[in-house]
Amino acid sequence: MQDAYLRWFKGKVKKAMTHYQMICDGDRVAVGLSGGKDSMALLQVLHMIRREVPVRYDLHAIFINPGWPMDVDIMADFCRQRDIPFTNKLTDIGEVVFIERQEKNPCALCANLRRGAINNTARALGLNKLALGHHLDDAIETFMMSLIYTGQFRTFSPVTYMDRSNITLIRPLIYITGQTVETFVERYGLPVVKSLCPVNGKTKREEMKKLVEMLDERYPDLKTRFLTAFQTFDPQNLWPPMVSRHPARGDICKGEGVKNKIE
Ligand SMILES: Nc1ncnc2c1ncn2[C@@H]1O[C@H](COP(=O)(O)OP(=O)(O)OP(=O)(O)O)[C@@H](O)[C@H]1O
Repeated sequence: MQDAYLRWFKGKVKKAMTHYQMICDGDRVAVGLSGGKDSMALLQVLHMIRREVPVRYDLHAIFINPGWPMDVDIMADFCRQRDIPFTNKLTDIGEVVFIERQEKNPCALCANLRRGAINNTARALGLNKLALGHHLDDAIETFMMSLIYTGQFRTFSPVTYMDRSNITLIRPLIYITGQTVETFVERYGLPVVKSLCPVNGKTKREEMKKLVEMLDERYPDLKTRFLTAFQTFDPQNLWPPMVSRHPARGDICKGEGVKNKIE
């Protein structure tokens, strides 16, 4: 018999998949596998619910190997035990980012190169969807980083079609918090591969993670509120676009140029 926690966890994933129509019948889904807990949990849950949803889909795990030492066998075994094809794509991303370019802020470049490599690999394998292990905390942290560092209200979407590669990116863990993913991983004894990335844990995102956790402790349910805000955002509740940046004489204060509905 399945325990209630597992049913609840799978229910959240199924809900996100249904709400944003992430997977359709016959899809061939690449799963970006980093060896970390989020993507290991993602692969496990997508594998588990295959038999429970009304659509048939294939899974294929892809690891973009940055070239620094990592225990790839753990990922390969994990996939083999579940009969899921696994591609270990060896790249020189580590060398380009840390030796050739000696980037001061290497995460953006690394993520960019990885994105290109995973899209190309998925396309070459004939896969049409790409699932990533981003969860609700990641969406909130991205939102806060955009706001604090660039003054924009933005975060990533649960589903994004990428026309250059003709692949649709999906994020089935988007309704789940990082803590919930961690519990799932511990409870079901999923293996996690240690990342030997030289900047692991020292990024701006880590700083943002701490800020969100602090706010969440102070204001319980904050993460649920963020989720509701992402789902129901209405631009009418913000300022309207500026009519003109360089007003000519007589344009100011007619009181009619800009109308913001108040109801
Ligand atoms: N080297 C990689 N190869 C394939 N996919 C990757 C790789 N690194 C990251 N991804 C994918 O991108 C997602 C987000 O990556 P990020 O670097 O933010 O990792 P994370 O949030 O720590 O997740 P994880 O716990 O899975 O490492 C991962 O969950 C995974 O699906």
